[in-house]
Amino acid sequence: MRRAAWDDTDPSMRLPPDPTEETKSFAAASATPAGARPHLLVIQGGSSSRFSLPASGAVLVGRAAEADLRIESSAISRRHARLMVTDGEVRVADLESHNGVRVNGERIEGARALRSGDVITLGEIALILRCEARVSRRLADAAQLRQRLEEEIERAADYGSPLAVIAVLLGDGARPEAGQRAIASVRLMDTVGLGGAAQLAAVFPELTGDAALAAATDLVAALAPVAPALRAGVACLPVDGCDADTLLSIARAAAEAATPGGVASAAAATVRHRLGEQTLLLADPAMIRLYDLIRRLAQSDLPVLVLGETGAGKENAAAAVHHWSRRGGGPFVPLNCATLPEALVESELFGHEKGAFSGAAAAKPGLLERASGGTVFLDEVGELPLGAQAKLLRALEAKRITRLGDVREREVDIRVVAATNRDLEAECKAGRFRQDLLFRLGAATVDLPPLRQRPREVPILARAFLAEARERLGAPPAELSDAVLRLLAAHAWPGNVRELKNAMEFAAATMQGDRVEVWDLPPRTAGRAAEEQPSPGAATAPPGSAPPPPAELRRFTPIAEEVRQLERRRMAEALEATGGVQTRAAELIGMPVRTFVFKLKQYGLSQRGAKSRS
Ligand SMILES: Nc1ncnc2c1ncn2[C@@H]1O[C@H](COP(=O)(O)OP(=O)(O)OP(=O)(O)O)[C@@H](O)[C@H]1O
Repeated sequence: MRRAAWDDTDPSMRLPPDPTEETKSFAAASATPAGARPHLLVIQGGSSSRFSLPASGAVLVGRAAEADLRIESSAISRRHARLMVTDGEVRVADLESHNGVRVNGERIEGARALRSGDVITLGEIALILRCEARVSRRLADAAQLRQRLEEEIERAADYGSPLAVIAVLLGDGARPEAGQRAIASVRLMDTVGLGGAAQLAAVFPELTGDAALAAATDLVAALAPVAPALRAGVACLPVDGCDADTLLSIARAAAEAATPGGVASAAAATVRHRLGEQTLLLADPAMIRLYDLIRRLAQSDLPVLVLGETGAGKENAAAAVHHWSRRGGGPFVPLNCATLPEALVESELFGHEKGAFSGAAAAKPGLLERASGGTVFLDEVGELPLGAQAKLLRALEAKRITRLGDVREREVDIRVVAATNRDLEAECKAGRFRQDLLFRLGAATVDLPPLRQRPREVPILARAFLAEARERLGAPPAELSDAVLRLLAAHAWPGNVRELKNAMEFAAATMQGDRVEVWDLPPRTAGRAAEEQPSPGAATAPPGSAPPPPAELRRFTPIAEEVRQLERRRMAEALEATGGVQTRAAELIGMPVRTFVFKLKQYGLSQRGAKSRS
């Protein structure tokens, strides 16, 4: 569904044609500048040499005499790999070699597009692709941009590095050269492409937070002369989302929330509704539209039926109907039809007189009577017994009720909002629910999507629930680690928002530092990650129970942290071994050079003696 917002097959989603630039090539995505000959740094044993690639054509790599790049090594097949240069793009293909071809450590099958800095390993030989000159590149189309973004997300996940996506709404009066200007103003490793109708999108690897906002601000400044009404929005991995659709749609929503000429972060695209004590957070466009509908429905007195999975927020939707209606100052009376014993349903709904049944020591008004002037919320209405359904229907139609044991009818002025996670049509067919009551209750229907269908809300709700829970505990604010954000994004949330809220309350109570880590989450939510680091305490602790003893927890290091420590150690060793030559050190451990340089700073590794180029 979200994909449609960025669908380049829709002819309306295109920039005006730029006479100086074609958009059909994927050159920007491959980031191999057309005007500069790409070349390879060939590293074998302790020596390295340079091999220039042709402007276009194929290069055979192998041991064979006819190979263009001939390598004498028993680990190399006679015809090992082929590099193809077309239209500024460089690809590598494995020619069914014995030892295979790896790109950045990952064995490839078939052909793979390359970017500057990629390390191609053939046996013990490393080839590093270089395309350094800043020359004109071309705008990626929407599909190419998405593909590049997906690749970058994968790369970022592999190396635990950040990534920012910037959406630019060009606005009225934008000139066609906007795309070219955008490309000229970004780094070589960045990708700029079409994001939809008069929209650009850019993928900025290894930027996040303030640095991403600064990059977006630079981009806006570069574009302002040719797009005076432009606005930009930024979304960062993993803070705002972990997949291409989510990041693109959040960045675009943020751009829509920005002032003309300005840049907004994802937080600006969140809608907040205050419903009495409760604050509702909405970030998914479908949810924002749904609550607009609820606001309009609230103005009438129509019954509303809220559908949705358990914990999806049905009671909130019902409360919003009440809060925004003319009855907002009156009572909001909820009744959970599933938790009432069948014998008590009718007395709860309609009330009773003294002595109406054994135990009715005093007269008591029912819920419908107490809700008069306001709204009654019938939660899990599908569980209502058939007898009570008939009486409820009569009461709703006549707007009158009769207490058990009484003969008088009493007028009630109520609005009914009902909710269910059952398929009531199927319940009617099975004879468990009255069709006429369904018609009555479902005059207007609101269908809440489950949380897994609104992934952009997950990190926003998680942070808000965590902040609330910490405040309630009187504890200092806390943040979510990147690993937690990735885990939350991958979780299916069968218990929906309630499960997320419980998970954050659990973490807020049990966490030890100022950052929630994977092992702070309840096992149900942490899922496989928890299984990988089974903690005797964590494995059995239900949400809300006492935290496992700290000593037990400390015996386990999360896999991500272990990987970080190993990576840091290997990087330091490689630098040591190469006398501080970063390019060579990166190659030794099979890490792209730019990632190596980024991580050098991230890990606070001493750059003393480190040289940037060999
Ligand atoms: N958009 C939201 N913003 C903030 N809190 C939310 C949001 N949606 C749901 N919640 C919170 O999540 C919890 C579960 O929501 P709610 O009780 O409305 O779900 P439900 O669908 O009625 O559940 P059930 O099917 O079990 O009756 C509540 O604490 C609610 O306040």
